[in-house]
Amino acid sequence: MTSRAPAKTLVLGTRGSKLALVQAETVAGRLRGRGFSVEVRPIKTTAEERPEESLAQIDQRDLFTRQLDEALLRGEIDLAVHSLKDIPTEVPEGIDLVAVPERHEPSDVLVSAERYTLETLPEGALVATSSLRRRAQLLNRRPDLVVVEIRGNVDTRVRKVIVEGHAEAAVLAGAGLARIGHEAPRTTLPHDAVLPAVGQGALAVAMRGDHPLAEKVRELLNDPAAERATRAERAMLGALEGGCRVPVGGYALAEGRKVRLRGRVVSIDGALLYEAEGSGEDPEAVGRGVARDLSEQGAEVVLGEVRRARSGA
Ligand SMILES: NCc1[nH]cc(CCC(=O)O)c1CC(=O)O
Repeated sequence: MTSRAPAKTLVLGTRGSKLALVQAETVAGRLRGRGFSVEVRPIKTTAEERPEESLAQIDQRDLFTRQLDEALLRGEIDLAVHSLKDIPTEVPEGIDLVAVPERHEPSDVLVSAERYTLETLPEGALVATSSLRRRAQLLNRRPDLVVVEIRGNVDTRVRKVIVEGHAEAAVLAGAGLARIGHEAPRTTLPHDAVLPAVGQGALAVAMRGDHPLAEKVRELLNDPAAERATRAERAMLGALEGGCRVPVGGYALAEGRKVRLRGRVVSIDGALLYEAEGSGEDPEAVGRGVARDLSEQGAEVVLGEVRRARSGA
């Protein structure tokens, strides 16, 4: 049976950055291809309202999602499209992540006019990133580097480094650059050196669980392999009580019935690095198992320090 095109226009909420809009339009395009009428509506989140502050210091876990969650719960938008790595491991009551569409390769990249790699960066070079996870892993490999803060959307960060010489290089997600078609000179940071953030490279579609089209949207947009892999990563992060702002990396791949996960916790100065791997059929169990292994190795000490630093102690 072929379904009629629904009469109602779906309102799709998104952040307003170029990257967010490209991602939102990709999802909107797929829904339109299935007969839906979709209006893309940009909504400001805390991250845009406080552009100068260090993200690691803003004491709000849902700084990329709160206003979109509120719009969903009030029924002002039907769905929200996010970068999965920006979504806290606990989503608000009443909201479901109904789909994780196909994932982009999640590696971080080093952006520099000279196409430096982690090996060829000059002694003592300035590298720009606001991510504790990136800072910690860079310093683990190259303790001589000087890591400096950088804020702004993808274009701004690239310009600060390539045009303004704010630093020798910046670290960004390759997926973000690829999605906006940015040609910035870059080299890929191998996972052995810099393990990506949990959920990096993946999108997620959030809806109210009671929305009449929740199941339909899931059916149209979900990629089961991407969903299973990112479930394992997020279960690990949740068990470590991390957010996107702790020095935790994780990457999982779903192959056949199994999910294989590699997780890492690094102290902010880069001196201590804990790594664990796990595999199994239940993504959440794999994630919790890797988290337990990391904790037993001593990673809890590092995470405790990060939490105390954030609370101002
Ligand atoms: N926090 C910002 C953010 N959220 C998602 C991405 C990149 C795209 C992705 O990981 O899917 C970025 C920018 C970056 O880390 O360079």
